[in-house]
Amino acid sequence: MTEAAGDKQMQRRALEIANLNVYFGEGEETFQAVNDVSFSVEKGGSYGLVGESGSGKSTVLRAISGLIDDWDGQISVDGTPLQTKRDKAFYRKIQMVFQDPYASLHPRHTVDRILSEPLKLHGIKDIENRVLTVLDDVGLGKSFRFRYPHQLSGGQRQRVAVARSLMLEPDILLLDEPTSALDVSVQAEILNLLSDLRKERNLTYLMVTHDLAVVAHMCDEIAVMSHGKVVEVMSVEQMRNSEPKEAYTRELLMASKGYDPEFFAAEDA
Ligand SMILES: Nc1ncnc2c1ncn2[C@@H]1O[C@H](COP(=O)(O)OP(=O)(O)OP(=O)(O)O)[C@@H](O)[C@H]1O
Repeated sequence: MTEAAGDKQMQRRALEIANLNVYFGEGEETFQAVNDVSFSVEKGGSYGLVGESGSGKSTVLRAISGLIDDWDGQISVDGTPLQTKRDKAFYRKIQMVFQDPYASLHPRHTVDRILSEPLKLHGIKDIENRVLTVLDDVGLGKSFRFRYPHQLSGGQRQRVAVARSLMLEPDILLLDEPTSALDVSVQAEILNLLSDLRKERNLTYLMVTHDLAVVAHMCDEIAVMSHGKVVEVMSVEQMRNSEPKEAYTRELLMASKGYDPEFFAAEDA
């Protein structure tokens, strides 16, 4: 590839992970949870990290978001390699939505305070207007502004968590099993909200899930993880057509609840 073509490719990548290793513990107790992981996410794309429990999916997201310091390799955002310490500008580009909205929202803070805080930290004015706009954007409306988390349903809490992630108008959302703590009946609502927001705001998603029906619905491409490594990268099209190369991916597909190629195809309808 010529240098110019290489540069162009880099410009299209919102996120590039190369040879990422992540460690927990020290000395003889060190455990390597992520081992030589590489993948990249196109601008405006939606990328899924899938794999069994403990395969290292969440650890990849946490290393990217700065919640884990002990990593090496390269993490580049918009072609710029990250330093170990994230600066304020980083959090205006990338935000994370956690699995459990019960744990991720402060129980004694109102929705207004939860949504205002990132703006205050970044010295952004026009707070009331932005809070009201984002409440509308996530389908809650202004009547929710002064409620506390315990006065909300699980789905409404996750809408608040999504709203908080949007306050700084980031380009990239890291989504860690954003629907798995929710009642099945509201999971689809939150996934549809996330799909709509991606289109409206031209967001890039990196989503962790163990649910292949979710990636079939939400993602363009997936990386399959096992024991801290990426064992296969494939398009969702290939997954739907049941064309995995690796035995592990085949097993994962077969084990996935409700696995049926027609079911995946129907998700798109
Ligand atoms: N803070 C920690 N200290 C030590 N080990 C950890 C820590 N967090 C995660 N691990 C280990 O790292 C490995 C990967 O965990 P991770 O949470 O990334 O897996 P996962 O694929 O996201 O699984 P799940 O779907 O169950 O969340 C696991 O073996 C886990 O026990």
